[in-house]
Amino acid sequence: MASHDELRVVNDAGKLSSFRFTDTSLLIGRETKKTLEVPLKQVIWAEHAKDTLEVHFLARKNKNSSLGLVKASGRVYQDDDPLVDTWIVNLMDKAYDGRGVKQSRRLKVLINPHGGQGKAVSLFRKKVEPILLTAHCSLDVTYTTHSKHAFDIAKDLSLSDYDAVVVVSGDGLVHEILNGFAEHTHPLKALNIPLSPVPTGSGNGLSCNLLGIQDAFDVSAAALNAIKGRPMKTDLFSFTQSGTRRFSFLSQAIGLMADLDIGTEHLRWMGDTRFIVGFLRGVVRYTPCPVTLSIKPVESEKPKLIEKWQEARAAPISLSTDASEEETSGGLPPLKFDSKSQDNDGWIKFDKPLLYVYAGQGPYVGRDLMQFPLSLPDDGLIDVVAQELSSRGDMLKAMDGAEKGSPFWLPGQHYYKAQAYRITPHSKKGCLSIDGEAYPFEEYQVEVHPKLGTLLSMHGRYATEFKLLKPPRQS
Ligand SMILES: Nc1ncnc2c1ncn2[C@@H]1O[C@H](COP(=O)(O)OP(=O)(O)OP(=O)(O)O)[C@@H](O)[C@H]1O
Repeated sequence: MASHDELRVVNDAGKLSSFRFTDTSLLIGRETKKTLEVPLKQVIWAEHAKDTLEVHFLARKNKNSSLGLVKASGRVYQDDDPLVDTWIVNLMDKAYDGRGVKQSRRLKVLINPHGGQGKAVSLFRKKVEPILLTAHCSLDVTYTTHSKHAFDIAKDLSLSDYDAVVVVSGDGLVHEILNGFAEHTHPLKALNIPLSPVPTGSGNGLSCNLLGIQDAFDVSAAALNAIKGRPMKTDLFSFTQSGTRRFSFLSQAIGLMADLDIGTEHLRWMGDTRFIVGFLRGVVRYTPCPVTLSIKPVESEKPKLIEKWQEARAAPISLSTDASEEETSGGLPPLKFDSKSQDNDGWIKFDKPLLYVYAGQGPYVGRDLMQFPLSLPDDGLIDVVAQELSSRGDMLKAMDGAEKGSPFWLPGQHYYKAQAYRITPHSKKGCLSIDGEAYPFEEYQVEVHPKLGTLLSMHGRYATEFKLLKPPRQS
């Protein structure tokens, strides 16, 4: 007789297997093969129909492959049949409640058929939808038909109908949804609904940050995040331009780093390779970025920044709890530093010629560039990178190891943690990219709102570590 936490099952080929689980893994013992160990966080459903047990999970064929949906099943050994239903309840409790996650989430799904290389619809239908349905999630799917469609849907979303919004697109659609939420009649409640991206755009910075670099473009890993991710609070940024306030969640770029994004829209067919092509073109042109940068910094010395980041990363991960009715009942936080405010205390001006200014949060802005290696999702600060107009050689050197954050150590790269900053252009022509979307090349100001947004995360923090904690040796 098997123990209470073990079921014996006979598969179609007549081979006997055993199913059991620990606090962290499902273990499938097979007659002639090695025991299969699946992390419980990857178990998405189990059921018992007639005398058959089915367990569904995501697994990798080998350690470098992407996740795939797997069903392990078989006829339950007669003696064990009375145990099956309790066994399933216990497994599902551990796989879901054990993570503080409820089963069968109600998901609003927004799909941009035109993002990136135009594969969102087929990837959703072939890979994402089967996983979400296997996990018994209820899906309310909308294919966006035009720009600002997602904004309109988010603005009027019936909040109590959904546990999360799944965004099958690049960063651009996330930007629209957050701005729609900000204009919702209950903005704080709306911004408390977690977003879960599925990477099918050309810029998928948010997916890189949440899923980690190995899984950044794995839509199955993204589906798992929608099912099993936990709400993680994230800072959002007010972006104010010509008296209009919008919200940014990822980045604001001006100068070379904006040109390489906005200026390469026609190369969309290349996927994210277009950003590398744009970067090289920018280095060849080497056009100065004609702006004044003013910042309200809290820290700018690299060793101190690293020390604080290490302390924060070493702290236990705090799980976000459900926000109370009171916490989400008000309106948006007021602006502290609008451009007319007289608060000049602690502001500094960056006074060297600039090649670009890149500010934002989340280590990755794309899979090839860890631009903000010291970013934390909810430190209430924005990471501001000011790149001096140093030399083409330096910029080319920055490409080597850019995906690991090596540009952080470039001599001409200044890194600030700030509460706010302002950009004043001195020419009429140029590109400004907010979360990858084009905005007018005009004066703007950005300030941080701690923990205003909500994302789903399997890790409770950004997934990838910054490991280059010392400057590389000069050759
Ligand atoms: N059906 C549609 N037709 C055209 N544009 C759309 C449609 N749906 C959404 N958009 C626009 O697509 C842009 C966002 O695209 P998305 O987030 O999927 O990709 P991205 O990686 O940001 O950029 P890219 O579009 O370069 O792939 C937004 O500007 C949004 O308004």
